[in-house]
Amino acid sequence: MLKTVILEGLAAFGAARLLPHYTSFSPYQIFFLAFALQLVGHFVYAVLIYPYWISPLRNIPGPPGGTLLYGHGVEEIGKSAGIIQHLWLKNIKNPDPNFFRYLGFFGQEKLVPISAEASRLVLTDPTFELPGWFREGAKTLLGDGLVLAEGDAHKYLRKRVAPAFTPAQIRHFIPDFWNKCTIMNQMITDIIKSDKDDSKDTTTINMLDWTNRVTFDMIGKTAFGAEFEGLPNPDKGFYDVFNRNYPPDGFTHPLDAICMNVLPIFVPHGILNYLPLPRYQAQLRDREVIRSRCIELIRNIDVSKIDKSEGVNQQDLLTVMVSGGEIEEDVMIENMMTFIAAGFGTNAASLVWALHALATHPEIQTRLRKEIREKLKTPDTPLTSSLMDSMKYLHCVVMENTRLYPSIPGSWRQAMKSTTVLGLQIPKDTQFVMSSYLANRSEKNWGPDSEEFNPDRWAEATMKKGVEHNGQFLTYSVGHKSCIGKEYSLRAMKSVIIALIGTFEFTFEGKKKFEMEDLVAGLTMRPRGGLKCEVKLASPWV
Ligand code: HEM
Repeated sequence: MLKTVILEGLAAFGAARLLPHYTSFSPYQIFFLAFALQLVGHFVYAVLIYPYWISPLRNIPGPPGGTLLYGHGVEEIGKSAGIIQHLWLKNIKNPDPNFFRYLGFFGQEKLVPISAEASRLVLTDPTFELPGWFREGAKTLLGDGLVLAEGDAHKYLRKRVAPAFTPAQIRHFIPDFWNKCTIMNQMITDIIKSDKDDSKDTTTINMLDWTNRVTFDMIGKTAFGAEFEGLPNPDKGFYDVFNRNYPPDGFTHPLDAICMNVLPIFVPHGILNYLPLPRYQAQLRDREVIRSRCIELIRNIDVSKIDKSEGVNQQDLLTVMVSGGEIEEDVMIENMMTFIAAGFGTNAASLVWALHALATHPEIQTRLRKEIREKLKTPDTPLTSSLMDSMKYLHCVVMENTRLYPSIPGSWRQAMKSTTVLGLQIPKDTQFVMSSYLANRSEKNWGPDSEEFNPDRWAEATMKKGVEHNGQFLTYSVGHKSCIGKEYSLRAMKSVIIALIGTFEFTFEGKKKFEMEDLVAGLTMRPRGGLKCEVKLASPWV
């Protein structure tokens, strides 16, 4: 574009100088005319010609509807990425087996992998990276850490961060997880006991509030060795910072909703952050609050007290990273921000879906409680990794929940150069929407009951090997950018479910299946307003 503009300028001045008898326009007028014509030409080509007549992707079927100028762009606004694509696929008459294509604003082509193989190939090929617009926008609160890193920077970071996420290290955190669960259980028990409403034998509790607070405190303890105090002090301090940036109802003020859901589509964050928009300015201030807290925690570590002997698991992720050396302080700060943001909202959302599934499938809840109580003899028994691993049905419930309700239902990729996937020519810059929601609910991947909550499909005897890596199950993604916190996440969620289902009985009187409009727009799939469950103490443990 810049080259063409320079050429236009030179041509305009040349024409006015060399051919003065043929034009009465000044060089500036010729230049602006040429520039305007170029813009119109570019627009007509990009929006009306290329996607329909020239693109190698033009024959791939896509969802019906959309408009000439905006494609399906307007329908996407304010919706969780990944979910709407799953709904669209149902309306495509003769879909290609591997991809469907749709257009976004002004002719932008987007591909959605359908088959497990297509998903796996895109996710495991470093040609496809997170798009720049996403990396720029997400780093404010997510931290400019491992999640957003690509290429060599990613390889370098992943290698240095990996020791903090070994299975042995994560098993070491179970007492900390359990401790937070015990505090949560006591607080919920107190609420139930102090409920004076005699008209029903249950207490209505918004469980998203509790799953958020408990997972927040877990990440504080296990990532930093710190007390984040989400459970005892949710209204002040650190928890509040996250609560106002990931509000349970989404951004309800129209200006905030426009700022978060619409403007980023057209205006880069690098510019938005400098505009006097209260939502963006608040986000920047909160970023500083989170950063300062991370700096304080990092500088508080007494390196001389770290036991660096081989095989010794540290008390928290930060100490593991510090003891490994070689990571500059700023990189460490951004990564610790990443661990907080990536590591608690995802787990909290997933847990709330698990409670919904269990509350609406009482027979599964009862079977799970039976297993928990058989293995953990009393609620005061310390939870260990071997006890947790002995709960086979719990594992099935957790896996089935993360399959049906992946808390990150979609993510993005962009082709950094022209390439081919499964014989399809992919032009440079093509955008991909990777939908774990779609893959995880695909009938082809999971059979005719793919949309049902059926934990038994994960039973060791029947589960096909490899589903967690071959593109059929994408909750934690696959390949070099897959979730490094998967083991952490599964163990943390299991601890909370053991605590809650072991002690309480949950029912839910709202919808059995949530519609698109019941979900909060954003990266993490959450029910709007949280999940108000009916809770009571289950029959005595022993
Ligand atoms: C239910 C819980 C979780 C889900 C569904 C989840 C999902 C994901 C997904 C889908 C990705 C890949 C994103 C992409 O490439 O576009 C990812 C990456 C990542 N997750 Fe998780 N995650 C969860 C919990 C956690 C936890 C607990 C932590 C840390 C304590 C964590 C840390 C990370 C990090 C650091 C990455 C980037 C990995 C890399 O690029 O090398 N996640 N996660």
